[in-house]
Amino acid sequence: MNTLSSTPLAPLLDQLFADSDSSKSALMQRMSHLTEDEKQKLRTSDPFTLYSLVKDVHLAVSRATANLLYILARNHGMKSIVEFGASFGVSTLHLAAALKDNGGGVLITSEFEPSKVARVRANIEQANLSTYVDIREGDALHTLATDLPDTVDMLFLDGAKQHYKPVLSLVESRLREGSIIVADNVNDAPDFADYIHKSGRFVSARFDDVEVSLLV
Ligand SMILES: C[S@@+](CC[C@H](N)C(=O)[O-])C[C@H]1O[C@@H](n2cnc3c(N)ncnc32)[C@H](O)[C@@H]1O
Repeated sequence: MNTLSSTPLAPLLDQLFADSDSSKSALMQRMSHLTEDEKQKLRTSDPFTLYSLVKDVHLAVSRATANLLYILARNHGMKSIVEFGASFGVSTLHLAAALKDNGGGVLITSEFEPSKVARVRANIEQANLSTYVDIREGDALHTLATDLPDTVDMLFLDGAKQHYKPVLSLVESRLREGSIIVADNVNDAPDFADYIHKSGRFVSARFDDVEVSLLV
């Protein structure tokens, strides 16, 4: 039996996906009361302000994207994964479960909102996956700038979209032939997409707004 479909992780994920849906509906409701000016101010605010305003919202990946992360990490026997943007831990839990089912490894994840760090830590403990996860609290542009493993098998990007390319720059020298990058909401990260497409180093495929790239 794999970790993803077993207790304690499976019921925890059901709960987190349900909570994620309700927090998204509540956010939509809140947004519908904003004036156009307020919406524009929000859109152009810096990531720290923006994400602290939505700190109670999961902003989790979809179940399909979460399963894709597990599939990719399992299928390629990944041992070393870096994640940008943990939130309450839906993607983190899928990646950590894949590492456990691969027989071990480390997931370095990052989150700058302290209340979310506490939540993701509790969720990882509840799922008995703490052995596989190194949570780095603070701005990923700093926390992922040091102490990375020599080789990173997989990079998952899901934090502030304008930071995708700078985060890739921190990790890129550690990627090997066969390493995979998954970027969620890539339509909002055009500079990252542009770099990936033009560098000549990657073969990429986009599924809706998720881009999967293989270093070749
Ligand atoms: C879309 S959510 C991540 C959802 C998560 N991957 C999941 O599936 O549940 C983005 C998260 O990234 C965090 N974040 C954004 N920019 C960051 C940065 N520069 N450093 C650390 N965390 C960041 C936000 O606080 C937010 O919780």
